[in-house]
Amino acid sequence: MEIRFVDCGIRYGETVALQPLDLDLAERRIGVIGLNGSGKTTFARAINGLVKPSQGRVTVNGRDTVADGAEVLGRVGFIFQNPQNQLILPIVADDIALGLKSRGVGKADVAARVEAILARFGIEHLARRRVHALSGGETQLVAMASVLVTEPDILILDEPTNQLDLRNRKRVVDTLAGLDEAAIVVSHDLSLIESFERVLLFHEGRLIADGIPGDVVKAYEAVALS
Ligand SMILES: Nc1ncnc2c1ncn2[C@@H]1O[C@H](COP(=O)(O)OP(=O)(O)OP(=O)(O)O)[C@@H](O)[C@H]1O
Repeated sequence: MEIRFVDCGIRYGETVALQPLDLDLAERRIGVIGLNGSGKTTFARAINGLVKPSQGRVTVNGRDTVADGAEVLGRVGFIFQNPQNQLILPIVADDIALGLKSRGVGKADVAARVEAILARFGIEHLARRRVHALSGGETQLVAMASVLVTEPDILILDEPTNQLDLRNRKRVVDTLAGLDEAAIVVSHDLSLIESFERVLLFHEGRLIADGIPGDVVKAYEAVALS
């Protein structure tokens, strides 16, 4: 996988959320850290084209997130900070099946793949449950399952352990560790990213540190606690 930011800057009206940035990403596990409002989610959303550059461009495996937007969206799975917003159908199994059906996967194959992903997450018991009656942690796991079932090349997770108890946090950590897909993880959970190959630190819309977890976490502590 190759993600490239070329002079990419992002503004929301008057607010500069991301200062113009040149960056190449190719590692399998990348963490994104920084204070609230530092631009992490904006950066992550720019990778799958949910947020368009105000200047410059972003490409994923050579595809432009604006010109080839549909293709990029299909290859980059995004799990939102508030995952209940991405669950659309009332029943868990139907929701997980939706992405496969919309890609034209046959009925028997859909059923088998939904069953397999539920088993992989240890949430078979949730299959017939109503999405809006799930706990926060269960919702997180169902949202991850519903994205992973479509087998994206790259997965972006925005604060995936935010609402989880220790057991479900471990499930997410183990799932992440076992993923073949490349993953970019936005998180305030610093122990989650400590084993990653590369960590990016944003501060006031600017990338101010980029390197191995130990060094970047130190830089984060320096700006956060000063
Ligand atoms: N849709 C929007 N419209 C206007 N301003 C926005 C919008 N989304 C984000 N912002 C602003 O852009 C800046 C960066 O926000 P962003 O959500 O990227 O930060 P973040 O680092 O992910 O924060 P958090 O850790 O709190 O989730 C903030 O000042 C925020 O208020």
